[in-house]
Amino acid sequence: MARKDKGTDVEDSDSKDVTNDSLFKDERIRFTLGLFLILLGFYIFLSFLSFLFTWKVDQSIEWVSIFSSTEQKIGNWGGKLGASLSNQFINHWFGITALAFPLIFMVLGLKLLKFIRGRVTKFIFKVLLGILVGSLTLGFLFKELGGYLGSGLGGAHGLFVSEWLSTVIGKVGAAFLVLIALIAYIIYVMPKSLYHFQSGTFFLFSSLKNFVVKGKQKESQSEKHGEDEVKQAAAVVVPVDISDQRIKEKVDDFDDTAEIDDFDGELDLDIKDEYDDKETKTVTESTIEDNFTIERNEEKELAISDINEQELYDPTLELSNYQKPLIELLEDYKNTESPVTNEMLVENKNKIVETLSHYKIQIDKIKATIGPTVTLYEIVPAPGVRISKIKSLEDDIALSLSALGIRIIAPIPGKGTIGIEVPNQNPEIVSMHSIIKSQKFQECKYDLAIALGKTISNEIFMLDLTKLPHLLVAGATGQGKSVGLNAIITSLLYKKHPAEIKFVLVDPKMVELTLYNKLERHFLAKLPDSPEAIITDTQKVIYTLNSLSVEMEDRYKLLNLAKVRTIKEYNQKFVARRLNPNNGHRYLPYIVVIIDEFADLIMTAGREIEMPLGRLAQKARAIGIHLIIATQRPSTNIITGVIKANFPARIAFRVSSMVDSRTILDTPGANNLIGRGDMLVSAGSDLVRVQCAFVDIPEIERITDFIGNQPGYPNAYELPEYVPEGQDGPVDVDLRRRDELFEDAARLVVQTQSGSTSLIQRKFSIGYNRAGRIMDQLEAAGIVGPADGGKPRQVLIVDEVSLERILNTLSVD
Ligand SMILES: Nc1ncnc2c1ncn2[C@@H]1O[C@H](COP(=O)(O)OP(=O)(O)OP(=O)(O)O)[C@@H](O)[C@H]1O
Repeated sequence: MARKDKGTDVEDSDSKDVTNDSLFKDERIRFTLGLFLILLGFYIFLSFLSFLFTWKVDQSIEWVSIFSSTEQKIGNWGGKLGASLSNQFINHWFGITALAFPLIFMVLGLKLLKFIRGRVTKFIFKVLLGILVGSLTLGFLFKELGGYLGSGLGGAHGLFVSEWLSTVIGKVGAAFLVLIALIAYIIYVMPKSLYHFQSGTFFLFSSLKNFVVKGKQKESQSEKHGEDEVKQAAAVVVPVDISDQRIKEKVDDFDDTAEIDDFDGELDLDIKDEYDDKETKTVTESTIEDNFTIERNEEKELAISDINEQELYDPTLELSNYQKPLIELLEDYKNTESPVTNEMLVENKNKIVETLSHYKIQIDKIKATIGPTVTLYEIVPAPGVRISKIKSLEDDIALSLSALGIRIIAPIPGKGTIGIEVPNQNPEIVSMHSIIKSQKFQECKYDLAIALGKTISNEIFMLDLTKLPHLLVAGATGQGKSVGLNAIITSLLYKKHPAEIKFVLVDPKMVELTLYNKLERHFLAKLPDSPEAIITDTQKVIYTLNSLSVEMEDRYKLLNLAKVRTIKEYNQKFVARRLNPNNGHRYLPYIVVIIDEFADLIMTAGREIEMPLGRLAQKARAIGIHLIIATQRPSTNIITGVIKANFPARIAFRVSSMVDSRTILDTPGANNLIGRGDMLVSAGSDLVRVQCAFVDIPEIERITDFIGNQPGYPNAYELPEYVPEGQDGPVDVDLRRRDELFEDAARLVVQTQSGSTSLIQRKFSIGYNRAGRIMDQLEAAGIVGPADGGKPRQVLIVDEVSLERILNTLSVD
């Protein structure tokens, strides 16, 4: 306690402390009292338990004279005292919830015996509150229950309070109040349950909303039915000029989307708070010696309410109810100790000064900046001292500080100072929770924001994947690569809607990325007809990379058609309804390809992997395909010239040799990292040391469950079919094995006179590839003409009568 003045307050509380201390410092007293409390707890518990069976027998007891009379027969296992206590606590007070009461004595006893460390007051408070809320709930639900235990399961307290509430606010009001009290108590005791309640409520409301939307749609559909018939008749009699965009936009179902969009707009409230304070960092600087200052930076967090209430970004029609993962799904790893003490800082500083003075290097000033895992000592050398001289002493300084992972930066880019990074005694865990919760992340407007962790000055380090545009991740085994990949995926999942991004996940080891299987119908892309969304087989990887090349070419064609240069401009135009889906246009999600254990692939398939990968890496930037490859073998035969040339952004976790560090980063340094997520990030001209954000497997499981349990698309995002060389040529269509939607599709095409694959895709909610196959069958049946780039095909049949004749002939065959 701080002693501010000599007032009696201070003396009193001090003397109290002394009494308490001396009483409980005596081991004999602690032990005896501890044991006594534990046994007392057991005794009360057994008495209460026995009351559940013996209460009837003991009902005849004269409670007033119970202790004086010798004649009364007692059924309770705890004798007269037990019977009396049980009657008071269970019958007169709290019902069966009183059984939790003895826990308090046991915990206090265990604390005195030092089996429990830390404070127990919060626990006791929770138990007492639980007894009250439990008794009220049971009293409300079960009433007297035929006089069981005297006053029912909730005891006289539960019964009385619930009845009183019912008379004051009615039965319904009382039910709501009891429910709220129960939920509030559960959330208080188990904060993680909040997200179950939130998702439960969310699903309840969204189902309700869907129900209402469907009702509305049905109504409007029956109204529109008549209109549609007129439209269709017009289409048959007077073939629609499909080059006229205005008419087509009326014919296709864009109007339906507008209706549901409007409905959404009414329901979703924009309740995001404005932040008064735009500062994202708090910096405290203290000077503890004349020429030695210490800087501690803390990233500002947003209040939970600010984050969860954010409106959904660009909700799409199909998954307009999708909810991004909640922040509570992530663990908030609390760091209790300071990463490095002031004494240690001064000690290290003295050692640095001393070592340098041995070499006659004088120092003007030193500043220590404490990061989560390392502290940067920034040295301003005295005038005339050459920086190269200090650099050459790297090994000596490292030896004198006898710490693993000393890295010397001479000079610090952009400054005339020298940096020495020394690992902290108690490295902090940078939780993904703290990153996602930060104002910087929440307000970040990058197109593909990946949050990697915190820099040495505790700043959140984020990159925009679209700018990199690809990323190479390397590091020896067990140094944090997988956690790093998970952090990247997590940050994208917390920012993006399933309509905006798709992942292609390649995991030859079949362990790390399989967790994301549950996201198949929301966030994953895969080859058509492939059973698994996570790719583990080398041959499939080759197919997938080639299929991505086809997707890339398709996207380039679409961009050309739309006369734009980037996916962003393209999507903006599409969202503004300036690109017609009947011309093959579609909203283009970003595709992020993540390849774990790249070395295994290169070793088994070599150029077959390297070629399509190189091609993708060179060209895919503008059309939104981004590659992230990870390897634990950073040798030159894995990270080849082609790879290096196309992956300018690189992350190095700790590696075992300077050669490996050079292979990844073109510079030493990664060999001096300390592991466990300590990394060097090279993006552009900078090399930044970052402590990677930590996200554990259970957290990923919670996130994937949360997303996977929400309604998704019917299938994963389908990549184009890839036909290996030598197997291509004219597509052989067997009209005896027609798609079951063939006839419906034929009618649609003839009625609308539009040979558009995407029209079929949308009308029947099927994948692009299946729609493409149906179109090939329609071509083989002579209903539409051959493919003509991205444009719709010519429809060769002008009326339904002729079509029905063709369909009849086909079904006879
Ligand atoms: N950012 C981090 N913060 C704290 N601890 C970490 C961090 N990253 C990794 N670790 C610790 O290191 C262990 C190994 O990390 P990880 O599984 O990511 O290594 P890896 O490089 O992928 O290994 P491998 O190549 O063998 O799969 C983790 O289980 C965790 O205990």
